[in-house]
Amino acid sequence: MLLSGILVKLSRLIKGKMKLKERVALGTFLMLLVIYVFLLTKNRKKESKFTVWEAKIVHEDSLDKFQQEPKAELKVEAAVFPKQQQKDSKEEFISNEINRLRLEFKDVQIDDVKNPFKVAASWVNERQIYPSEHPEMSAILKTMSTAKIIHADALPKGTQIKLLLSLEGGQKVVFKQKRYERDYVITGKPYDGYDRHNAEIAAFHLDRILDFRRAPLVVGRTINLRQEIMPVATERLLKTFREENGNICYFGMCLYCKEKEMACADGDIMEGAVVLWLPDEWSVFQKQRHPYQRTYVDGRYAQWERDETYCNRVVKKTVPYDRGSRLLDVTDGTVFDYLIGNADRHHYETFKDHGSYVMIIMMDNAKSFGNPFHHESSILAPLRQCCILRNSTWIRMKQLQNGVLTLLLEEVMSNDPIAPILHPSHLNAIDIRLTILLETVEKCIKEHSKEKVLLEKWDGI
Ligand SMILES: Nc1ncnc2c1ncn2[C@@H]1O[C@H](COP(=O)(O)OP(=O)(O)OP(=O)(O)O)[C@@H](O)[C@H]1O
Ligand SMILES: [Mn+2]
Repeated sequence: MLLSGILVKLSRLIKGKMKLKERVALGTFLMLLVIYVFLLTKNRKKESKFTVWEAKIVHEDSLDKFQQEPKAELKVEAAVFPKQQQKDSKEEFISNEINRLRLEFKDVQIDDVKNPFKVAASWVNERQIYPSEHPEMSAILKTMSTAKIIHADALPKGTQIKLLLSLEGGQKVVFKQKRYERDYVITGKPYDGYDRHNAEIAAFHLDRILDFRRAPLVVGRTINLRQEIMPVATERLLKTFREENGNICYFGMCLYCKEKEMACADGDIMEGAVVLWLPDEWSVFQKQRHPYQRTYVDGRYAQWERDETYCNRVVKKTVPYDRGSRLLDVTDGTVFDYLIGNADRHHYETFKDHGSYVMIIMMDNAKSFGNPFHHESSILAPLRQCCILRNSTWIRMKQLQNGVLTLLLEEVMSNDPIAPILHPSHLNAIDIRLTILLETVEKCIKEHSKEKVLLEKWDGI
């Protein structure tokens, strides 16, 4: 209607039949039409700018690889193919991480790496047990898992049964033996049960995936106790050996080591995890009480359990948590321990006399993966109360959400000599726990701002 009216008017204008009044009205109308079309296209442009900005934020939060790409390119691509782009980056991230972390025990020749234990020893420094890129890892773990055992002793440190073995060449390893089947669920208090050998293995791989690099190297190993241990065992260890129903058992030497609670092999074959002993020059530790230590007494609560302001009031004002890397190591440790379900970080160790920048070593992760149906919220307390986290850890957590973490974990553990390492219910638990961790940090950000929560460096309050 409007269009035909305009056409009639235009033809009259051309034929010169239009009055002056009509000419003015038509001119005004056409001018308004031009202004309207101009404004419309301008708004469209604004809208598409917003879409680009939104897409960029999503990427910044999810994949830091993206941040390294030229921003201009990202803007265009993200606006045109936001979904596809995200998918591609996620797939690229996964395949890069698999390349970085994958272990090949079958194909690797031990000789490929000249002296694997020397390589492992050279890796250690005050902030890492191994580097981010570690192609020699397969050869090192394979050697740990297969090298001849030349000496075996009880390791009297700690509360749990474990052996200290020397491998050919003199390298020491701790052997933590199997006590439970993979589907056994530990109930009761969060720190109940014996050590879980498979948990020690899974925790090590999680440490690699998170790129913390603070856990000693661990691999599965089956040992013929009669042939490989008994002939080279010390007197004091051998004294704890018994035979029960055709199975070889031992109870070792430790605080809770009792004859009534022996660890028994399947016949002569004992499955376990071997943990690489740290090099001598890095084996003088400073052992410290964890600021979030439990009382281990029923009905008695620690300060942090009674007071949500404990971190701000006490921890953040106490050396060495008042500034520097230590408190960020504590909250990194919270992320790690919550994922693995470890509520037993009563003490921690650092390298003695290596400055205040030394890391918290994530040693002893065997009291984890006890109950996949329970997510122990008390483990979150340091993160919840201190509300600070390394920005790099946050970025990594975001990269690993939506099943990426468990996909990688399953993949990298699949070649361990005693795979499968974790029952699927534990992988499921990790996915749930990662979501809860992300929510915990998000809550902190909402309350205190991103700048105050996500840090590169903690300068104190
Ligand atoms: N790979 C290693 N390299 C060097 N020292 C180690 C290693 N593993 C264990 N240790 C030493 O042995 C101690 C006891 O080991 P671990 O913590 O694994 O035993 P535990 O019985 O679980 O102890 P706890 O009962 O206190 O938890 C450690 O605190 C550490 O000093
Ligand atoms: Mn322990």
